[in-house]
Amino acid sequence: MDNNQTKSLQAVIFDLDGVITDTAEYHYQAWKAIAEELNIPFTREFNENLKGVSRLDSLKLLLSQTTTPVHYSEAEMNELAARKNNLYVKLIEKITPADLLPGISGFLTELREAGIKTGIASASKNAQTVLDGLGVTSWFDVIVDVTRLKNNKPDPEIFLTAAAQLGVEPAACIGVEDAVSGVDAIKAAGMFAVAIGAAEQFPKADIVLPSTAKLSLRDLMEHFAVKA
Ligand SMILES: O=P(O)(O)OC[C@H]1O[C@@H](O)[C@H](O)[C@@H](O)[C@@H]1O
Ligand SMILES: [Mg+2]
Repeated sequence: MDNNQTKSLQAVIFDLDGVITDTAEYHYQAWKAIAEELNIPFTREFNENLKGVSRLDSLKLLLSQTTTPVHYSEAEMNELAARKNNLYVKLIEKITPADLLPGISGFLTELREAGIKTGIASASKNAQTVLDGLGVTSWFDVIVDVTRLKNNKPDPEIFLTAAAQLGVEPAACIGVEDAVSGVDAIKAAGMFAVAIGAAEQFPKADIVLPSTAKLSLRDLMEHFAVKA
């Protein structure tokens, strides 16, 4: 590997849900249960809009799908959001290291061996529980505390905070995401964006990979060097 390329990339900042582990599926299942209770149609296609979006904003999007609008007070909204979270927390109780998505363990090992810093930029208040279940907390140099942030993705604040805490310039970072709002946040932060999913979903990403199994430091370095 070329030395200049190694120098130009200094950090990789990961989303958590749907990138490190498949908790995006658990968020889907929990929201689906709430939607069914409220008689609101809820498809996997619509669920794509909720990825990366905060709990309360996800609920607002879900409620906007109803054909017969109902007014919910703030207390009722908070209660619905708490119910969704209780369902989600039950699902993540069972997470073990076997739930790491394919290729993640090897990719993080490659990054550490290359001296590239790593961070987590997750919108989830449950991020620490998930990372602990996976047994990977110590693999990351920084885990951004979402409760201290003012703005949600697609605002770049979470990725800029991760870069600042890692002590690297945004232009020297790659961000990895499975959500459109997350890719928008990475690009707004001035970083190189790797999306995981279907190419047509992510027109703004610098690279789209069909699966985390395709994450390779050597390949990313080449693409990163071209863009830098
Ligand atoms: O409700 P939590 O666990 O705080 O998570 C907030 C958001 O976290 C993001 O990582 C997920 O993609 C969203 O689906 C979720 O709504
Ligand atoms: Mg995600």
